[in-house]
Amino acid sequence: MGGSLPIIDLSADRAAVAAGIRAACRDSGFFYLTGHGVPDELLRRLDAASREFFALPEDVKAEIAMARGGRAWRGFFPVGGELTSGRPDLKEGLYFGAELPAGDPRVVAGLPLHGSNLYPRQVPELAEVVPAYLAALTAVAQEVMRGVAVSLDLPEDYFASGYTADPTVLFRVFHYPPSPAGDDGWGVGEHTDYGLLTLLAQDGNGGLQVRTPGGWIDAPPVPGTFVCNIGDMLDRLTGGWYRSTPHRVRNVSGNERLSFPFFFDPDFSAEVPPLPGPAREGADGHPRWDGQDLRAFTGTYGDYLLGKVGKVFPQLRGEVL
Ligand SMILES: O=C(O)CCC(=O)C(=O)O
Ligand SMILES: [Fe+2]
Repeated sequence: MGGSLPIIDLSADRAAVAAGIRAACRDSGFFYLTGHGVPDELLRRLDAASREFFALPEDVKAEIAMARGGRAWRGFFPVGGELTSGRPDLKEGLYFGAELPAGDPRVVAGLPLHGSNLYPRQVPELAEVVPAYLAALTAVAQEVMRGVAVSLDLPEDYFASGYTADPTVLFRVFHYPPSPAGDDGWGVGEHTDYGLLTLLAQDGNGGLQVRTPGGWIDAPPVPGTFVCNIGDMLDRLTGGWYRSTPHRVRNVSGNERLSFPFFFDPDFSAEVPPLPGPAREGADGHPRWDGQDLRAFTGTYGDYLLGKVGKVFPQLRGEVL
């Protein structure tokens, strides 16, 4: 496995950022992001608090089990509790999202994935650091989307005014236990992400792999950067000119691994028809990795997302969908 992914400096001028994004998205759909301004200290606190949580006994972690989060789909899931492509992943995790008060009309209406977060009382630091992290990463993602807009010859606030005025923000903390000797290290099976952008922080162990046109390559941790990749909605919006790229996790480090994927997605109620403009004319229309034809999808981003998460958590499906 070889190859390497480009590094884009978000603090460079917009035209340079856009050119970097265009090249990366036309190539593998993955890049490293530097110059993002998120303090190391915030990540360090998030990492430490997360490790503290996962080291707790199972029954204590289960006090905030996802089933207790109801329709908001927040909280803890145990090892084997999440499937990719029908196979249980060797990971446990915490799910967070935008914090909505009980009186929010969407919560009152029982809209799935909307509500409040579940935090462990044993690690109060998480309730401090997660909201700060969500706010910081939302700002970074909006900035990356300005670069994406310019890369597609659109006005820089094209997405902010239409698609991400009230973005769907999902944040997960994953803990991958060491895989048994001789095992293939299956952490997360091959998949694409659902929304617009993913910003991933990972610890020093590596394990993320990306399926590029030339084959699988590693996306090892690069200190001070996030791994950024585009999701199905940018693929859909650009008619496949930008492709959401399959990736997976193989934790063969022999260590426990922590990762922090932050998903920045369109407004739940936004429709995502193909974009105007010249960008789409170069779309080659070659089939997607899983045979799904995103161009055939109609509906809101919420419809798309709920269809996906119901497959990942079959045991919760009946409860929230
Ligand atoms: O844990 C990782 O490094 C990546 C996880 C991932 O691809 C995902 O959650 O969509
Ligand atoms: Fe992913």
